[in-house]
Amino acid sequence: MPSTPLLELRNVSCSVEPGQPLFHDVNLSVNEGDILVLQGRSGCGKSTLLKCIAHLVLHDGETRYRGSTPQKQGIPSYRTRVLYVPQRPSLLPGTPRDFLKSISSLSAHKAASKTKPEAAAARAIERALEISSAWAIEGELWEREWSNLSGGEAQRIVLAVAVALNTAEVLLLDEPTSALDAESSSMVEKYLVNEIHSDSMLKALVWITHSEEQGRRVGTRFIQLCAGGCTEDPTPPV
Ligand SMILES: Nc1ncnc2c1ncn2[C@@H]1O[C@H](COP(=O)(O)OP(=O)(O)OP(=O)(O)O)[C@@H](O)[C@H]1O
Repeated sequence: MPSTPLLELRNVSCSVEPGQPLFHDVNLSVNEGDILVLQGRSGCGKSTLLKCIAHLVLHDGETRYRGSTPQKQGIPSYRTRVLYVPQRPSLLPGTPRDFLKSISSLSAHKAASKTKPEAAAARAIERALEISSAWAIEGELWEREWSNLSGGEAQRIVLAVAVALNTAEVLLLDEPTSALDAESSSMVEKYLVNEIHSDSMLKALVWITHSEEQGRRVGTRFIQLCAGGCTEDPTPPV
């Protein structure tokens, strides 16, 4: 008997304006070990699709995570398991360290974890510093106001937060290296690909990129989104 997919989308449709569907009837399964590269023309709805999967925008259709609906699991808990990582942080107050501390305590609480929120926060901060230092982010940047970080620094820190929380089985990555130079991009790509095969929580990635080269480097499956839904290419687009 085939095993239950990690994540399954059934007839997911979304309209940003009433009566004007951006895309409709997206059907997709994500399995452990998958790195799904999501591509399509600018404005076709890739970010919106990731937000539908994370239950951040209203949509039609059904999402199943390990066979059950996010509603059954509880949406806040589901969002810690299937985590949307934005391309850049919206205007956040304070420093990345403050942010990680509050979000990790909250995640421990929402995930109904047995770990005490303070212990979860301390572990997440330690891990985030380790990850970000592998991406050439110095520790002192965690103490700097978000508004005083460069686009590339903020992008790597947001990504390090998502990985360090270690609650997600699926990360929904919205152009995660769009603000990075080739060398920094390569460090992030290698780390994320390795993470899927490590003993961490992370089991799969859905990765939006406009770079076909990057898609070929990281992807194991290749999805094209268009108004009519999505199609899977058997090989990376050339
Ligand atoms: N809240 C909103 N209200 C109105 N229109 C929206 C809203 N959010 C997104 N859109 C529109 O929906 C369309 C799809 O946006 P989305 O960001 O999902 O596209 P995308 O494929 O990720 O684009 P890109 O590749 O340029 O990042 C765009 O035309 C965008 O302007």
